Amino acid sequence: MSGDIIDGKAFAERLRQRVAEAVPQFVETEARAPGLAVVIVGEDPASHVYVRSKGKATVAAGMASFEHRLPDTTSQEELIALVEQLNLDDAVDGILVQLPLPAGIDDKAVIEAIDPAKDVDGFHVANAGRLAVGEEGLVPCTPLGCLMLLKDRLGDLSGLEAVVVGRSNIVGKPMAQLLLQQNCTVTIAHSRTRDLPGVVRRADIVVAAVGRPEMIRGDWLKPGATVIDVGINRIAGEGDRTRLVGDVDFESARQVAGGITPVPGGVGPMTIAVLLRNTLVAACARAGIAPPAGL
Ligand SMILES: NC(=O)C1=CN([C@@H]2O[C@H](COP(=O)(O)OP(=O)(O)OC[C@H]3O[C@@H](n4cnc5c(N)ncnc54)[C@H](OP(=O)(O)O)[C@@H]3O)[C@@H](O)[C@H]2O)C=CC1
Ligand SMILES: Nc1nc(=O)c2c([nH]1)NC[C@@H]1CN(c3ccc(C(=O)N[C@@H](CCC(=O)O)C(=O)O)cc3)C=[N+]21
Ligand SMILES: [Mg+2]
Repeated sequence: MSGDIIDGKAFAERLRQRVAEAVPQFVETEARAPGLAVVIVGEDPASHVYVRSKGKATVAAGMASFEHRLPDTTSQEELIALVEQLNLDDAVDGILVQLPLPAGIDDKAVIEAIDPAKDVDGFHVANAGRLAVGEEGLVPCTPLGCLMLLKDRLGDLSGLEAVVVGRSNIVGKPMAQLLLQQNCTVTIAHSRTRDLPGVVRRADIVVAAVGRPEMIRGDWLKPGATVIDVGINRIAGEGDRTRLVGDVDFESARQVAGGITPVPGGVGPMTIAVLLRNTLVAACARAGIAPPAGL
């Protein structure tokens, strides 16, 4: 048996298309485009690549993109001052501060400075709390993108055994909350979990968000399981090239899985598409209008 590849890239393109189709209605009633501000501190080339592709996708969807590039000598106070200025800027509906931040800046202090209504990453404690208690709020892009792929593939998730490997505040925990909301039986595994292969083997749904290249192997999986690979790891490839791999050993896992997301082309593109979706949803909420249906 060889499982199907879940084409996150294609799904993300369709979601971006739906967002782009809904933007003109907002522009017509509000006489302005939804706006996303992305803040990047420091010179990390990979982070700059992501920020550029977010900016391009924002403009392609008909929204305004505001990019703020700050040197790695920026202090926490200066960064928070910029966030506060963006909070007050009516042209800005979404604020994303690219992580990780340079050493010496406290991620949490910066995230908590963002107006929760503009927190399109869904990282603010107010949005995390709303997700945990089942109130409406902005939901982190990567887990929401994973959920969209799972519902598209499996339909109703009620009663399924889901194992989330990883418990970060930005991926693992919100992923578990979303799956619980869908009536899955959710297990969260982490670095102290005993017998991780045995835990993963119970799962109908495996979400891998570990940051360890190709750690989860085919012989850990229940046959037919749906595998969502969040991992983005750059490892040595042929010669002096590098290549991108997930947290799942794709070749062995696809032999056993019912469906599996590839890396690249799986969850990564969904993250950016959901960011655009969240920006439009935030813009509608700030304008006091209903969000477009079907997003
Ligand atoms: N596709 C996308 O859009 C995105 C991809 N990513 C990628 O997803 C991955 C996870 O990201 P993130 O959540 O930020 O990572 P973190 O490093 O914040 O969290 C990793 C989690 O994995 C757990 N873990 C580490 N080693 C093991 C192990 N050997 N066995 C079991 N659990 C382990 C850690 O456990 P403990 O808590 O005990 O330390 C921790 O909970 C990374 O590869 C990252 O690049 C991230 C964001 C977006
Ligand atoms: N505040 C904040 N929010 C984030 O959402 C955030 C962040 N900081 N810091 C970094 C991580 C990582 N992340 C990715 C987004 C898209 C791809 C993506 O599109 N990947 C492509 C491949 C890209 C390539 O080739 O490098 C793919 O998987 O197909 C990957 C990773 C968002 N993050
Ligand atoms: Mg992290």
